[in-house]
Formats: sequence, structure tokens, C-alpha cells
Amino acid sequence: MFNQQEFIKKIAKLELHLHIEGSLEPELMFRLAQRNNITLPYASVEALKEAYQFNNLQEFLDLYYQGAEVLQTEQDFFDLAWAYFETCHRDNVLHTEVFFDPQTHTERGIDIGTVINGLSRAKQQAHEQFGISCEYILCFLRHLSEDSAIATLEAAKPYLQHIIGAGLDSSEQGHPPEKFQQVFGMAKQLGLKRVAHAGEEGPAANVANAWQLLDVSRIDHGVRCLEDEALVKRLAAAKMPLTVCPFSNVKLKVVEHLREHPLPEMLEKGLAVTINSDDPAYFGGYLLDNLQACSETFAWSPQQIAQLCHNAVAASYASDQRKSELSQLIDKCLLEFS
Ligand code: HPA
Ligand SMILES: [Zn+2]
Repeated sequence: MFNQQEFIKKIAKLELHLHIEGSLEPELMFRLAQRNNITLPYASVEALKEAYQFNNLQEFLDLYYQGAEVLQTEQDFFDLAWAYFETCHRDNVLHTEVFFDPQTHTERGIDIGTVINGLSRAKQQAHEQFGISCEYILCFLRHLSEDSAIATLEAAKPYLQHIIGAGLDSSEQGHPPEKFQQVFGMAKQLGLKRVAHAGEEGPAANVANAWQLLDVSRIDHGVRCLEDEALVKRLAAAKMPLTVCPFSNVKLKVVEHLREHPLPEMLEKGLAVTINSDDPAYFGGYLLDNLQACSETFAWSPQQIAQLCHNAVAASYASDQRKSELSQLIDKCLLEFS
């Protein structure tokens, strides 16, 4: 008998919008705090989880940056990424492109090499042990200055073999993409792919400007592009990928309920949508949970689920050979279940 939830678990999945610091589960946060002699301002894991109620992006970011303070050593960054790769393996996420925020750590005096070496070692082990492919995307914090972003890119130069692209995250309000034109130009010169959060809390103009001025090849979130019909047409015609994060949009009150999420409209308008988890430890679920909940809420067919997985293959920075492998696995699973 056909079981849709099992099908979603079994199908080969890719994740293109995941902040590794946002995969820090409360249990691991407490373990790392203890290991590093840090006192968290919460009495227990339960008390911490209860604090995870947000009215907007900024309220989340405040806790997210506070939580990241437990990350101090290379081993901490390894353990963080390894825990994420274990969930990928459990949920059959076979390829993932992971954001990390160096400035969240370098601002606390931690060397960028500590961060990147720990993450890279976990990636290598995930490849060897689970066959998972992973790429890392270095994100600039947009609430900091462009000079700070440029200094971060400079500091990352010895580690460029571990990084596929540059991204832009943190507080969108008041920090539009045009603030980072110069550093994105430098990232392009270095051969890095470019992505940016835009149209999450900010207006459709941020999507258009990230595309035009930062020359990005994916838009992270992008849901508010719907406010500009002409832009939607251009995004759809260009097949510009949008890495949509449904649970995140509900938790940060971009939308009230999942059933009110504009995903059906986005798909209807031909946008190159992918489904992602953003910060799963804070938003109540991983990629599989997002896909399963959306599939129930929007009554998606197996073909539609497979199409979303194919969209992620097309939008990914995996090699052509890896893309072809992943595509075949998606089709094989669809055939088995239909
Ligand atoms: O959803 C997000 N938006 C912006 N910045 C972020 N940093 C982590 N998650 C997010
Ligand atoms: Zn994000």
C-alpha cells in the first residue's frame, strides 16, 4: 500500500538552505556549554526550548547568536556538523549545501580556521561514512558593515578549497543587498558562487536587487517576491531558484499558519521552488519534517514531491555527475512507489 510519508522519507533529498549554527539542538548546546565551562542563562533543556517562541526574525537571531557562543573549539564545530549529517543520513538527505556564519565566531575571538577545519572534517567523514555530499557557503552577517564582510572574505582566503560560495544572512530590515555590492564582486572574482537571503522579511525590491546587484544564482527565501508580479514573471522565466523554508516562515511569523503559506501560489506561478529547513533546531523540524507537513497541508502528489526534489538538483552546486546520480535516485523512488 502506498504510504506518502514513507515515500517522502525514502526519496533522495537535497537541502540548499541550512544554517549549521541553526542545527544546534538544545541537548548538544548544553553538552558543549558544560565541556567549555559556559553557563547558559537557562536552567534546563526544557526551559531553553520554551524560549523558542519568536515574533519576528530579530527575536530568533538574538537567541541564535547567544546559542552559538557555546561553539569554541574545532571539535565543537565538528560535533555540530556531525550531528546534522547524522540526521541527513537518517532522513535520506544525500546532498546538502550548508551555510556558516564566520563573523558570529570571529567576533568572539575564535579563528576562522577553527570553524572551517571542524566543519570540513565532519563533511569528509559524512562523505566517507554515509556517502553524503556537502558544500559549504560562507555567509556575511548583513547587520555588520561591508568592511567587516570584506575582512571575513580575506581571512577565508587560505580555506577557499573548502568553500563553494558566499551568502548573505541575518537582519534583512535596514540592511538591503546593495550594502554588500563590493564584497559580492570580490567573491565573484575569487570564483565563488553567490546567494543571498532576500524577500524573507524585506520587500520584493530586495529580491530584485540581490539578483541584479549581487549577481546571485539563488535567492534564499524570496517569498515576498510575490508582491511584484513583473518580478515573479522574470524569476520564473529565468528559473531562478528560491530556497523556501516553510517551518521557518511560520515560526518567524512571515506567515500565520502553514496552510496560509504561499507555496501553492509560488508553484502555480512557475517559480523554481525548493523546500528547506533553515534552522531546524529552532524551528521544529528538519527537511523531511518540512516536506511531510507541506505534503499533508497542500495535498501534494508523489509527482509534485519528486518535482521539488528535482528542482533542488537543478538549483544545486553539485557536479554534473552527482546531479545525474541524484536525479536517477529520485526517479527510481517515484517508480517504486507508483
Ligand atoms: O532565516 C534566517 N534569515 C536571516 N538570517 C538567518 N540566520 C539564520 N537563519 C536566518
Ligand atoms: Zn536562512
